[in-house]
Amino acid sequence: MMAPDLIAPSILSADFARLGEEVDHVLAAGADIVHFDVMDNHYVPNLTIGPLVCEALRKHGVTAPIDVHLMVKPVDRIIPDFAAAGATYITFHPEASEHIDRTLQLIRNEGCKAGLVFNPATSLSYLDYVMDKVDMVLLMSVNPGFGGQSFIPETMEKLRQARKLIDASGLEIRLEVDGGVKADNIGAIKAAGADTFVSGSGIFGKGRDSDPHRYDSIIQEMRQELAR
Ligand SMILES: O=C(CO)[C@H](O)[C@H](O)COP(=O)(O)O
Ligand SMILES: [Fe+2]
Repeated sequence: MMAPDLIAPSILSADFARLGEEVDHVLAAGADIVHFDVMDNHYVPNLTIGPLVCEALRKHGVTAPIDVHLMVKPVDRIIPDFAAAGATYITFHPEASEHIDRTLQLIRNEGCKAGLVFNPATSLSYLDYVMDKVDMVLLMSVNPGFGGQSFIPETMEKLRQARKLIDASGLEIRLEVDGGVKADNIGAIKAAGADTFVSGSGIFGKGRDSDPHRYDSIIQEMRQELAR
C-alpha cells in the first residue's frame, strides 16, 4: 500500500532574508514537510546552510518534519549536529560516505530517520544490503547542487525500479524525488511510484510578493494533480 503523498518545499528557493516567514507561509498553504538542502562547496559546487539554521527554524516555532538533504563530504561528523538541531529525516549520498551502513546506523542512533540519495547516474544497487536500515529512498531527478534545473526524464524508469524494490521489501520506506518537480509533472512522477515530492523553484520560484496566495494556489494545484 502506498503511503500518503507528502509535498516537501525545498527552502533552497525561498527568500533567505525572511526564511522563518517563508516556511510559515508554505506550511500554512498545506505543505507537509520542509526540505532542507545542505551544500558544502566540496561534494557539490554550491554552499548553503547548516545546523544553526535548522535550529533557528525550530526556535521560530516550526513543528513540521524537517527533511535534511546532506550534500556534504565527509558526512558523519555533521549528523549529530543536525539531530540536535531538530532534523527529522537525514539523507546522504552514498558516494559521500566511507561506510554507508555505519552512517545509516549513526542517523538512527541519533534518533532521526535515515535516507540514501541517488544521483541520476548512481545505481540503486547501493540498497542491496542496507534496505532494512533505510526509512527514505531519495532519487535525484537533477544533478545535485542547484535549484531550478530541468527534470531528467530517465528518472521515471528509475522510480519504477525503486518502487518495485521497496514494495518487495515489505518495509515502510518513503520514495522521494528531488529536482525539477512542478505542478505539470507531479502526477506522472507519482504514477511512476514516488510518494514524497520535493519542489523548490516550482513553489517558491516567483516569490509571493506579487500574489500573497501564490503558495496556497500552487500547493492546491499540486494536490489536485496528485489526486487525479
Ligand atoms: O537538492 C536539490 C538540488 O541539489 C534541491 O532540493 C532541488 O534542486 C530542488 O529545487 P528545484 O525544485 O528548483 O529543482
Ligand atoms: Fe534536495
